[in-house]
Amino acid sequence: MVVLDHVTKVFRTGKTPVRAVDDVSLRIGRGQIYAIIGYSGAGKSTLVRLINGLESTTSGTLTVEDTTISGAKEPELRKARTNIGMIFQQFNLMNSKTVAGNVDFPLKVAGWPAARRRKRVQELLEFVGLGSRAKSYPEQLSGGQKQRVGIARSLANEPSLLLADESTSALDPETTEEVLGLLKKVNEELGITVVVITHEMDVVASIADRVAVMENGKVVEEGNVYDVFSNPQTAPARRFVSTTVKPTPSGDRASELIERHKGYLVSVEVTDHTDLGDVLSKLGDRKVRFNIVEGGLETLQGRTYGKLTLELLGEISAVDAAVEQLKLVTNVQEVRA
Ligand SMILES: Nc1ncnc2c1ncn2[C@@H]1O[C@H](COP(=O)(O)OP(=O)(O)OP(=O)(O)O)[C@@H](O)[C@H]1O
Repeated sequence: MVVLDHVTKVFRTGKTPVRAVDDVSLRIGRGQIYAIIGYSGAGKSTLVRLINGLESTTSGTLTVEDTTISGAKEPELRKARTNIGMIFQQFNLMNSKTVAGNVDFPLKVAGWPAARRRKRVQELLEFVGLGSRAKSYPEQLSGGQKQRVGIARSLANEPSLLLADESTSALDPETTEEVLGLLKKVNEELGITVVVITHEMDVVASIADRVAVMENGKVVEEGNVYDVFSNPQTAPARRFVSTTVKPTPSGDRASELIERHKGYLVSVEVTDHTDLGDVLSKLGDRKVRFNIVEGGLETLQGRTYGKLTLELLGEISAVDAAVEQLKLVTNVQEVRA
């Protein structure tokens, strides 16, 4: 569907060239919800602008469906863009036009006849839950409603790909959930491939199938959301996970915990395959007591992931044996200052 093969974008506007996208190879399958996550400056927006042909690649090839975007001329790009919908952080609605007028605009540009346009606009507004707001103006709508209009407009020309660039970053958590729910509906009911650009782990956790983690223009990790975030391999992926799941305590936090607890502190990983309850319930037989010191669990793609810090109390040999038992069912790390 969307294939990037060694794609690089270098900006040479300043004194030193900036490799905004650096040798990125990705394959975004048809019908997926694919997230690209990274901190500010990682190159996410540039990547999106390369996909819709608003920026030209410096090297590498990029195709969307069967159209080669890299190296294409403007008329070809214009045609390709009708197959790509786009929504933005700031909605980018025209304030002088009504809700219906905004959704109608791309249809008008594409030359749809008036009667078909009217029907299509109403259909789109119903789809996003704004059937009764056709005559309102954007300033009369909440942020979430504005983004719904943005989504309706992006779907007007029946694209097969929707690019959502920080589409929920200006919204509160509740509205974010509503908009993400709508993107899921777009994906499931219309079969549209959705690429979500974000710096928020929660957004990835709640809707994406696959994720690419970007840093300094490069994709540093890529894969199924659960696999990447339950076992992150790189520092940026670990940092994103730690925004929703408490990591193994380290540094000052570990020192504080060690000072407050006289037992042996371990951090255990919990997944939906971890039979932790069984081991914990048998600790008593081994004359080991335990306390849950801290931790947190998150649901990724409907599956559990998280870490718990446990304090184990008892004879050293009994505690050692308990740790060995825990190691049989999950990853265990000693909490060290
Ligand atoms: N038109 C441009 N000219 C020169 N440098 C640019 C241009 N656009 C982006 N850059 C640089 O490319 C790098 C990646 O920027 P980009 O906007 O793609 O990152 P991002 O991950 O989307 O971050 P943000 O969320 O802050 O937009 C940055 O160093 C940025 O300054």
